[in-house]
Amino acid sequence: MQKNIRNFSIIAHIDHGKSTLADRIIQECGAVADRDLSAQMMDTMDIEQERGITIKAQSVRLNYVKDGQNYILNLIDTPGHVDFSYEVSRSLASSDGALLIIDATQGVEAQTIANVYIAMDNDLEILPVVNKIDLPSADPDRVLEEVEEAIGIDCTESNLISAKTGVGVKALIDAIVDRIPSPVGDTDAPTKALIYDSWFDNYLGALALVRVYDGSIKKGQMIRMMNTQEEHQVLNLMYPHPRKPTKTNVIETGEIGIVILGLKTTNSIAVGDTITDAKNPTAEVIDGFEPAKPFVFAGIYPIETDKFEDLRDALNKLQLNDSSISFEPESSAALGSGFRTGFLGMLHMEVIKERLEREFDLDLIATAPTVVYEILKTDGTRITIQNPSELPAPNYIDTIFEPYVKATILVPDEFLGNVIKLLNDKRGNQNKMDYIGKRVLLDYDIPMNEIVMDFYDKLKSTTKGYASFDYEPIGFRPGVLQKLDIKVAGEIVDALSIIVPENKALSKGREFIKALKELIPRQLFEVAIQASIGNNVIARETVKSTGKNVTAKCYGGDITRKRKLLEKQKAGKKRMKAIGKVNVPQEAFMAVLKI
Ligand SMILES: Nc1nc2c(ncn2[C@@H]2O[C@H](COP(=O)(O)OP(=O)(O)OP(=O)(O)O)[C@@H](O)[C@H]2O)c(=O)[nH]1
Repeated sequence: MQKNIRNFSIIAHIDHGKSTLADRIIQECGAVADRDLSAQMMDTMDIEQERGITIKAQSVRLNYVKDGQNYILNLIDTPGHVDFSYEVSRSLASSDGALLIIDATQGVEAQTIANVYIAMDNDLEILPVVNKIDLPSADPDRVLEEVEEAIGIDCTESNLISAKTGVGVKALIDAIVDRIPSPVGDTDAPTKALIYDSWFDNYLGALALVRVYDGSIKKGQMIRMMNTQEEHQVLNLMYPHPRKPTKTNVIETGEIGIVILGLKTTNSIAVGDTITDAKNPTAEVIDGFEPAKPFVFAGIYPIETDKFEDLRDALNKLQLNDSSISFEPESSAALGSGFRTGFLGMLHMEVIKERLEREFDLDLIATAPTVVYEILKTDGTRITIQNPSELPAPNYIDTIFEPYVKATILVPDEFLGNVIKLLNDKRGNQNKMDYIGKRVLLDYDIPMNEIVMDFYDKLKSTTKGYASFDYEPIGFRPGVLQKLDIKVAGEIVDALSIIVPENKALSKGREFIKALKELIPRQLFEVAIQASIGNNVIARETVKSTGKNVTAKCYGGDITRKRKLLEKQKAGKKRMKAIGKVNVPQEAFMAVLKI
């Protein structure tokens, strides 16, 4: 029954305890036998378990009894890291309410604020929940004050819990039932459902996770995807559960469920599309959400050149699981054939590269990451480039536009000076500065290029880990920029070119080749590393030669030692790419992040 359904997401800053709370709620609802309980049940990917972070939003359908009535709770656990905020927006687009979790020892952080705004945009009922009250340093009153002050949410009705010990969790579930509205929707209207996630299952094929807004989806029904106009028959339906999804014959108005169409590719299943009945279609599509836009681009190349098609296949499969990546073939003079791949941020890039290598057994090189630039050419045309090596020659360029973000930073006031210095260094412009208790909330516009790479690490180290940070793109602005090329042994390595502010070109060039010098191993000959702007070499370093074969040291009979050394060399080579005669390791391509 529709009035007994509650659809809600859990949102929070990273590490404030979403996944732990999700586990607790699942346990409280008895959806997993106690002997099958394990920590972080909703984080099903190996990488999520190892890194202790949520990457993909996960849904689960639960049953709960309150005052003799049966309720269905559809819970969506969302990721906290800024790279994955797209997952948050689509989870919230299919919810009626959100639990806003705040760590009782930390208080409001940058992503707390960012995620609340997404929830407010979706008109959701927001329940403030203070977590980790079991910790001695917990200060729930101060935290609630901060929520009221920084976000303007009324906290008179809030829940204090410990997701770890379970204190307050039952009361919280009761509050979910009492305060989150049941879904509205017309059961008699034609089918209208939003696809809010999709992924690929080796046995079942492409799957769509949907929220039904009107009517229902039935097994055997012919449905139509309203964007692509494709029609398919529903083979099976399931309710989501991280371990054991259960089969059903129908997904009713207000419910969420998994639709199985027996498709071998997910091309037909576009996240954000509306599903309707093929014979009796609804008039309007659901105003879903924007498709994810990659911010960071890098070339991904197989180390063994004959693995290009394997890489294409792997990217296709991964895209079914993560619609936010984009890729197209590119070739590099230095690296051969690969794919220019778009990511939501650096963490996303790391995760995707790791998944490609692990799940598809590939050895890959990723080139220096870059943002997208827009170029107004002297002939009046505009182009967009995802690779610095595509930048036209200076005499064809009128203006280069670079993407900017609005950055939100929360920092204890004792570190304010350090943070402002860092932001100035990163070409930031201050919009606003507010005090929340003893902390300062900063609002800055900054070139995206300056912050997507290593800003977070620098921010953390300059504030002893106390600052938190979130950003959202705000469009393109003109910049005074130019391309910096790197030559290794006299050859330009296109995969190492970067775009830099003109007034920083010299210092960046020097730092870059210094970093490269440390990373490119000694070869049998001397290797010159040069930074150049156009035809002008602006800095130079030399990697001295080893002068001899490394194994030559192991003269005589020490065969095992010799073999070990050779094996070590071979393993080292796996992550190297031969550029001309020079072996360049993966780290060198990431050296740009260090400058
Ligand atoms: N003491 C205490 N620790 C908790 C509590 N809830 C969560 N934690 C711990 O806090 C850490 C982060 O918890 P997670 O549940 O992974 O946090 P998250 O918000 O899901 O993190 P992301 O998904 O990466 O954004 C873990 O080490 C948990 O064990 C609590 O109530 N008390």
